[in-house]
Amino acid sequence: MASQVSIHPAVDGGVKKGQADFAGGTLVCACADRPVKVAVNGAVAHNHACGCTKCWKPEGATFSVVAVTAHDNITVLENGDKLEVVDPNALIRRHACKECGVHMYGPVEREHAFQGLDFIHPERFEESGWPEPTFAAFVSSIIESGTKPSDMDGIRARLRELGLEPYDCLSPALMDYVASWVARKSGVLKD
Ligand SMILES: N[C@@H](CCC(=O)N[C@@H](CS)C(=O)NCC(=O)O)C(=O)O
Ligand SMILES: [Zn+2]
Ligand SMILES: [Zn+2]
Repeated sequence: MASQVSIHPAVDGGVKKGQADFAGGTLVCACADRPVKVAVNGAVAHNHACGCTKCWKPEGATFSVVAVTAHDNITVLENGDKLEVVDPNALIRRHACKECGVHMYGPVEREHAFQGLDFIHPERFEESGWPEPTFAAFVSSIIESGTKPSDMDGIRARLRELGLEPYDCLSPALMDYVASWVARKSGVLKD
């Protein structure tokens, strides 16, 4: 049976389709006083639910909702002094608000298939219309933050019910993209 646990407040009532022409907006943290504001001037892609322990989730959610945009699209507009990098050694350099904890943007600066992209949480947009999540990644990782292994079948059933196909790493398309990048770099893949 499908589980009743909260996947994420943005999808628990059903996944709401975004607008194909969504071209960015302003991300705002959760502070009532001096909120951090970050402009995203461009398209947002690959939105998905992520079950890993590192991505920021709102209170009560089991998954984060996270997408990417080109790093060149990102501009800190207000209160950037409140930002700190959560883990400087991680691939994704997540910039979080020190006061409320919301992750505002996370650039990949290292040589990697995702270099030049920033991870963002579209639910923090002031605007509506951002592209809807289309799959769930790192699903087994929710066990690492306290979900009982015996609840996993129900949670995967709920994700499928919402149209968010569950994967325990990234989606096959993204895994192929990353592997192709590695194979090109080593010379195994020539095209
Ligand atoms: N099982 C681990 C998985 C962490 C993980 O690999 N997260 C993915 C999805 S966000 C990733 O790409 N991490 C890179 C990073 O955190 O910099 C956890 O839950 O902490
Ligand atoms: Zn804040
Ligand atoms: Zn994650």
